[in-house]
Amino acid sequence: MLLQTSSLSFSHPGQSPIQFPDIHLNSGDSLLILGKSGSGKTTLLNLLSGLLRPLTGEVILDGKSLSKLSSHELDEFRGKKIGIVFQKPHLISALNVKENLQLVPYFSKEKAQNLDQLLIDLGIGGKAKSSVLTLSEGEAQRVSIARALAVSPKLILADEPTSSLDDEHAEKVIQLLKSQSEKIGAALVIVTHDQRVKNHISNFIEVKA
Ligand SMILES: Nc1ncnc2c1ncn2[C@@H]1O[C@H](COP(=O)(O)OP(=O)(O)OP(=O)(O)O)[C@@H](O)[C@H]1O
Repeated sequence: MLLQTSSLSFSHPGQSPIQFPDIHLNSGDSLLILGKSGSGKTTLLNLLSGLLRPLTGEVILDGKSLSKLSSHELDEFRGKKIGIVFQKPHLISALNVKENLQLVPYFSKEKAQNLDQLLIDLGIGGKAKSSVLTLSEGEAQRVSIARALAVSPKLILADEPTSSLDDEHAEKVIQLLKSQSEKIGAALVIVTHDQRVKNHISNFIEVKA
C-alpha cells in the first residue's frame, strides 16, 4: 500500500471538525476527491502532503507516518515523495520553462528524470527555452505538471488542475496526468468539480462538511 489514511479529521480555527473518509491507494492508482465548495477537499490535500497536521488519525505514505516526522523532515520528505499541481501554475517568471523544472531536483536533492523527454511527452518539447511569460494557459499548466513529475514522486496531488482550461486542454491535461503518473508508478489524487475529469477516473471519495 502506497498511501493509507485512517480516521483523519481536521479543525480550522473557529470551525467544527471535518471528518474525512479513509484512503487506500497503490502505485499507479487514481482517486478523485469530490465534495461541495467549502466541504474540505483542499484541507484533505493539505493533510495528505503534510502541510497541515490532522486533529485525529494518520497519513502513511510509502511506509512513513507523516505525524512522526519533524517539520524539517516533512519538508524533505514532501520534496522527494510528493508532486503537487495547483489550480494555477505558479511558475517563476524570471526563469524559462526548463529552468523552472530544474529547481525541483535542485531543492529536493533528488535525481531528475529526463526533463527534455518529459516536456516532449507533455507536448511542449519545443518550449524548453521559452520564457514562461510567453506560454498559453494550457501550456503553463502542462509545465506545472512536468514540474510535479520532475523527480518521479510517489504521489501526485492536483487541486482543480483543469478548472481554467478549455475542453481540448482539459482533456489533454487529465490524460497526461494519468499516463505520466502510471508511467512513473505514482498514485494520483485529484480534487475536482470537473465532469471532464470524472469521465476519465471512476474511483472517488466524497468529502462532506
Ligand atoms: N485557513 C483557514 N482558516 C479558517 N478556516 C478555513 C481556512 N481554510 C479553510 N477554511 C474553511 O474550512 C472549510 C474547508 O475549506 P477547503 O478549502 O478545504 O474546502 P474545499 O472543499 O476545498 O472548497 P472549494 O471547493 O471551494 O475550494 C471551509 O469552510 C473554509 O472556509
